[in-house]
Amino acid sequence: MTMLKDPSQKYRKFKPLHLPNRQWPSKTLDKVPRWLATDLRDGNQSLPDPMDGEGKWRYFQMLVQLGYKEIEISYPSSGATDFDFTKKLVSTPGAVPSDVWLQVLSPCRRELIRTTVDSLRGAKKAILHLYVATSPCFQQVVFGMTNEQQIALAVDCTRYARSITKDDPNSGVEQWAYEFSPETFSDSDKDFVIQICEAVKAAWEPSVDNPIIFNLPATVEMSTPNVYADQIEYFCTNMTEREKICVSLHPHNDRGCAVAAAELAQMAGADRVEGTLFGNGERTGNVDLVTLALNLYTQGIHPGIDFSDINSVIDIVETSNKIPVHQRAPYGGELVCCAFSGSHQDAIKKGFSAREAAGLSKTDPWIMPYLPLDPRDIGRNYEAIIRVNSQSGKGGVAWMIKRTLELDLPRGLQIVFSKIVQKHTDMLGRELQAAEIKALFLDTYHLEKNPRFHLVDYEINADRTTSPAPAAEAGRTASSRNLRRRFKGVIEIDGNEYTIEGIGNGALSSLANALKSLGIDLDVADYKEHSIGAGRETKAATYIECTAANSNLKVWGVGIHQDVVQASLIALLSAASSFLDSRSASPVPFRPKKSTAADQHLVPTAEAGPSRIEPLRRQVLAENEPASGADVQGSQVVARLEEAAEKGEANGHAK
Ligand SMILES: CC(=O)SCCNC(=O)CCNC(=O)[C@H](O)C(C)(C)COP(=O)(O)OP(=O)(O)OC[C@H]1O[C@@H](n2cnc3c(N)ncnc32)[C@H](O)[C@@H]1OP(=O)(O)O
Ligand SMILES: CC(C)C(=O)C(=O)O
Repeated sequence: MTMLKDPSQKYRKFKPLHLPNRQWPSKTLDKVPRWLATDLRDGNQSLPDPMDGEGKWRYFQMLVQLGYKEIEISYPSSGATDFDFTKKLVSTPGAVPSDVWLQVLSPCRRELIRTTVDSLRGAKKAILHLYVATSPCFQQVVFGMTNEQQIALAVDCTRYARSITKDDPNSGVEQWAYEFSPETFSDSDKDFVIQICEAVKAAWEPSVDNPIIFNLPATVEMSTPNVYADQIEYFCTNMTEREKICVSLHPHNDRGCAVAAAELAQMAGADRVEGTLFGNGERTGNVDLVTLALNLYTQGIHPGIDFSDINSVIDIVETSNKIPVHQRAPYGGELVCCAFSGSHQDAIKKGFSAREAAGLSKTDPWIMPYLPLDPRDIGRNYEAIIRVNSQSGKGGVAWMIKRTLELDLPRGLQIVFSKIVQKHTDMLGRELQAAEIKALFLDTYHLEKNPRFHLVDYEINADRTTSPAPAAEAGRTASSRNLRRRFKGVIEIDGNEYTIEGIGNGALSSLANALKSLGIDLDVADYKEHSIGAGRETKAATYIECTAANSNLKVWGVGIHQDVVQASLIALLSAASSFLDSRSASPVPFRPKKSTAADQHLVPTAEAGPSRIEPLRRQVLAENEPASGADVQGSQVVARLEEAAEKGEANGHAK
């Protein structure tokens, strides 16, 4: 089987209406239409397994809660399921709010119209909807009828419908409305449509207070949306007694343009739209009411429908239709509020930071790269916005850490940690979940447990013994020299305790100095801190970037503690631990360097190892030195994840 080389014989170009004076292109969409949800009729009739009564009941209640006031509930003459459901709905007290219209569909067949009307006995507000296809194709292929015969059928059925509904005081329904659909409208001759609708209107005799609904379907979408809009404008401007008519749209999505068609056709004068949630319906579906409503909302117009808990709506829609809502479905799809790619994440993160910095609230203007709708307005949280895979960059990773740990990583650390994350995503070939990234961070920077270093005890005092300041400090006062600090403490490394001492300008540099005595020679190159939380629960987060002496090796350390000094010491030990681990997948046991002139404060309190750390460190550095001084942390977590990947440990993710 092949596609035709020249399809022009088989498929004829759609002939658009000639409407040179069209007005709709200069109109804007600024009012909410009357919505009709036909999920329980057009949507339901297209399902492989149509809903049972219970399913319809649940779906109907959802539509009511969302705010729909006109709901097409059934095709009662189709059989017991729809007939019984309709009867149950109208006879159950309180099941239908008094401002909700129940719509039912019937073909132009007297006996079926009778059954349809009977099913509604007990309803407060009911719309009887009749249809007959008016296109040449249907006239010839399906009915074998002329225009005149079709008009006669439509008029006869409308008169009959009228006699058993609004003209019958015993119909059992408080208020009747009537809808007529020239099915296949968009493929019909426009003047014939006007003719048949005028005849139906005359037969029904609508009023301004109770207008007749002319529903103009694109039963099969056949052309571009502007052509449909022209057809609607033509109908609106050529029908008499426009004030007694509600013009309704019923677009299908065969060409994927149903939403556009519905929007342009409203600009062309339509008052009402029939569709379904997430566009379920015959073939490619009906127009999607969620998209239409939220398109209005993102233009600052409340659609009158409440999608503030869209996940619950999706749950019911999916359960009822047994068809999943596509992950890319506008607004509602699982992936639409979510960015994986680095530059998108970066822009979104900056957008949120700017919002936060400006102190903007939920109701302030939404100016956000890549996100047309604030996910919180439809009940989505911000956690799901950014997800991390191999296409992600530092912005996304930093966002995750901010969301999960409340840590504002400095730019340098973002760059380093995102490379670690990247290694994992590349290696695993999949997205990393927020919890995994959080665990990776905690582990990489030894935040839950530093496996190698433990500060057993320490004190930091002003150092009174320091000799006079060197030449560079000659200008300083005596009191500033007294700011020098002496660190004295006991540190446990790989299970062995060492007493160390060091002097520096502050707590951090005195500990760094003390560590030198163990052969751990780190210069603090960058330091950042911020608070986490507020009040009594406030903690300090400290980030330190260290350079290993005489090498390009750079390591980051992170410390979190209620006490800001302790946070910085922990951060330095976090860096020191990573420095020792270097790139080796399995940690090399620590052996302290024997005391030298520079190590005058080293006082081992436990058995010292047989070899010195310095040669070992040199060896590790020589083997692992990154050309550009790149970070080498996270290797052990990589090893563990590799193991997990081999075992095939999979991860699901929440919506
Ligand atoms: C565009 C739409 O979505 S229209 C709604 C479509 N929905 C449904 O069809 C769901 C419910 N339908 C049904 O249960 C059945 O089709 C019924 C009960 C309506 C009719 O069943 P049957 O009598 O067995 O007829 P069947 O379905 O085989 O064929 C349809 C018949 O109705 C005719 N028909 C089709 N549309 C209409 C109409 N709008 N008005 C009058 N007759 C029509 C067809 O020409 C055909 O007539 P024929 O038997 O003389 O050839
Ligand atoms: C009955 C009509 C309105 C219909 O469902 C259609 O044309 O798609």
